[in-house]
Amino acid sequence: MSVIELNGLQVQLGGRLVLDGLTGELRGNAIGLLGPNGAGKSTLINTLLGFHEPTSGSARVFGRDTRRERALIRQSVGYMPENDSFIGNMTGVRFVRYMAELAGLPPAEALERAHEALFYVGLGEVRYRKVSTYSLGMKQLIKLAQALAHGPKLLILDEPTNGLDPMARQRMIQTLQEIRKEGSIRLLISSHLLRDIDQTCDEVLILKAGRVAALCDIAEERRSHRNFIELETMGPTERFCETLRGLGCECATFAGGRIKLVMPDRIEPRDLYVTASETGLQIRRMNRRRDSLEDIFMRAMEAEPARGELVSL
Ligand SMILES: Nc1ncnc2c1ncn2[C@@H]1O[C@H](COP(=O)(O)OP(=O)(O)OP(=O)(O)O)[C@@H](O)[C@H]1O
Repeated sequence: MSVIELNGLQVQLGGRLVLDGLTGELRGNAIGLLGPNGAGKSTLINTLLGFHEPTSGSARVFGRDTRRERALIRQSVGYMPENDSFIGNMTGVRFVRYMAELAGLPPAEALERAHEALFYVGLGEVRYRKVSTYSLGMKQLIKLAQALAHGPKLLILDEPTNGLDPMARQRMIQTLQEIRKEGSIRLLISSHLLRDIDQTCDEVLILKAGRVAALCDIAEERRSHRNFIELETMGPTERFCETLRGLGCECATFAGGRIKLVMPDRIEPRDLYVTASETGLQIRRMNRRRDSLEDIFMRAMEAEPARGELVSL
């Protein structure tokens, strides 16, 4: 089932075209929204939530049009905004209950769900404290709790690890990983941090200057690049490559003793050293391919995305 569908989506703000013809279909359990500052990530989220009207084209969430079916979309979506917007005098539980009521739950159910959501994110013990006394990390967590309380089908998170120290960041990432694994809630996570997206998402939409720079299945990319290795060698490469091909590797040789390999899962780097020693080749350097999401991102940033089209990476 498609989570988000964009069809030539254009959004103009203050006389400026901020989203310029986005097209694509996102189906992942956890979708990353990446892009440099000003790329249009928050604008896209606000459009999905119905805060901005498309100037032309359309956006759909679970098949529902953001222009015409705004209320239905909001019922099924939990939103964790980037900026803090609390009523500081409320206790944690009162605030989350209030947000759940605004999302449509009756008061008694909202209260029950507020307790559950606060325990789930790890704020159970401080739920009767005023929100204004919470640390930055707790404030991020209560934003997550209020987004979860009404039982959404899609959780939209705008920069969820902003301002968190390494431990708090790791806890937030683990919670998002748990939500993904549990499987009943889809995630859309906006971030300018590749690492956050890499650790939590299986699909990514990369925006650049209001256009789609790339849309890809990270899990698939990871699988295909996992065992990509570059070697710098000295000595005869022919027998070495022949032996490796016999073991199921793809092997290409280049000038200066450079060899590129794609290895099947069962072959380990130490097997390369054994084969090299058996065939009289010296391996001087071995590089595993860089993080594939970083590769995808860098290529997307270098390419010039055409309006309404996807760049093939
Ligand atoms: N209300 C507005 N009126 C005019 N321009 C706007 C408005 N809101 C956003 N913009 C502009 O639209 C562009 C995209 O902004 P947006 O906040 O969507 O980017 P972003 O990718 O979320 O960036 P960041 O990572 O910095 O949060 C920016 O150049 C921004 O200045």
